[in-house]
Amino acid sequence: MSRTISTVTIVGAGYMGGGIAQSLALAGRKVEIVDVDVQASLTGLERLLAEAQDFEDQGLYEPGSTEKIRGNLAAGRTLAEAVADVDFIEEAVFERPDVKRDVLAQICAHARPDAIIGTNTSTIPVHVLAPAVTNPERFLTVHFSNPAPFIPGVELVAGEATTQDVIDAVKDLLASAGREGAQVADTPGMVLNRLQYALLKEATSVVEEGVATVEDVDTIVRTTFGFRLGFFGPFAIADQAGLDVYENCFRTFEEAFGERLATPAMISEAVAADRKGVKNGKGLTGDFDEATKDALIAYRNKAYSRMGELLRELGPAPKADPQG
Ligand SMILES: NC(=O)C1=CN([C@@H]2O[C@H](COP(=O)(O)OP(=O)(O)OC[C@H]3O[C@@H](n4cnc5c(N)ncnc54)[C@H](O)[C@@H]3O)[C@@H](O)[C@H]2O)C=CC1
Ligand SMILES: O=C(O)[C@@H](O)C(=O)[C@H](O)[C@@H](O)CO
Repeated sequence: MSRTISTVTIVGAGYMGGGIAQSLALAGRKVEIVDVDVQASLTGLERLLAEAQDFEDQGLYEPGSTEKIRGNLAAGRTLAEAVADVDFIEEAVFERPDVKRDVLAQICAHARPDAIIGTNTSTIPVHVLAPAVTNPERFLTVHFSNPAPFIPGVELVAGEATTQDVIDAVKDLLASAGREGAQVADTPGMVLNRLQYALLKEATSVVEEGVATVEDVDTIVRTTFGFRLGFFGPFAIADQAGLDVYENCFRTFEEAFGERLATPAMISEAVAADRKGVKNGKGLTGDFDEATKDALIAYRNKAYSRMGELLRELGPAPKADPQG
């Protein structure tokens, strides 16, 4: 049975909860925000409306967005009142299992038994939080990224009990809000932060070893593979570079860093099977006929060229004082 989410309550009206609330209100849902008390909720509402107006004035939101959000976003009730009769409740409180479990229990005590409950956790597995949720078939991770109004990706994690109609209802909600979601398995850090923190961990090692400065690492990342990551994920990039090339590069890494950076079996097995990527039409992401190859390369070149224009138009980002 398909389900529709029309009404939403966000518990935790901070940086993420506020941005999620703005986004879903802009997408036409009736949204209420709740924080530690009624005054904090009302203060959050004021902040969000002022921020929306600022975004609209800067041309970051379409004209009329603030009024649309004003008409769809509310605050001023207690948690018990605000979750009592809504289709979807998103928890976005502190990244602490104890705090989340307490809030989830409060939500369950007052929400409809069929209300879908999501958590915006960055790293905590669903199975760690699910014991706090009654009817866990309606519970999942709905992980927006910062800043929520502008980052399109949302990571979904289902628990053992989560039912497909719940997942589908949330996917429909995200699609209506212009979000692109992917569902991943229930593990610590899921995919987004497991990869994001692995990169940061390696980047800190590069700096600690004196290989490069913080500023130079950030420059290299944002002007090379980071530039590409806005359009293609790591497997698509490897396919475009050539899996045989990657296999040779991994040999250098394995000699220098050992097992930690040894050639992944996925790469060596692909090359052994004559799957070298876009170059011979067979890669990690699938097979490419000539037409797809040509279209992909044309898309890539256009995307990178337009991205370069955007970056030149924006100019460099304001920087902190590195000596500060
Ligand atoms: N900051 C980020 O870049 C991202 C954070 N997240 C996750 O989103 C969640 C929220 O993070 P932020 O918005 O950055 O934190 P935040 O500190 O800005 O907001 C948390 C809000 O929850 C409220 N809160 C705390 N206990 C509460 C309770 N018992 N009842 C009601 N409200 C309560 C706080 O008053 C605060 O307004 C965390 O799980 C975090 O890991 C996810 C993606 C990005
Ligand atoms: O990168 C993001 O926006 C999110 O994936 C996050 O979860 C947070 O940045 C997290 O790493 C810190 O709260």
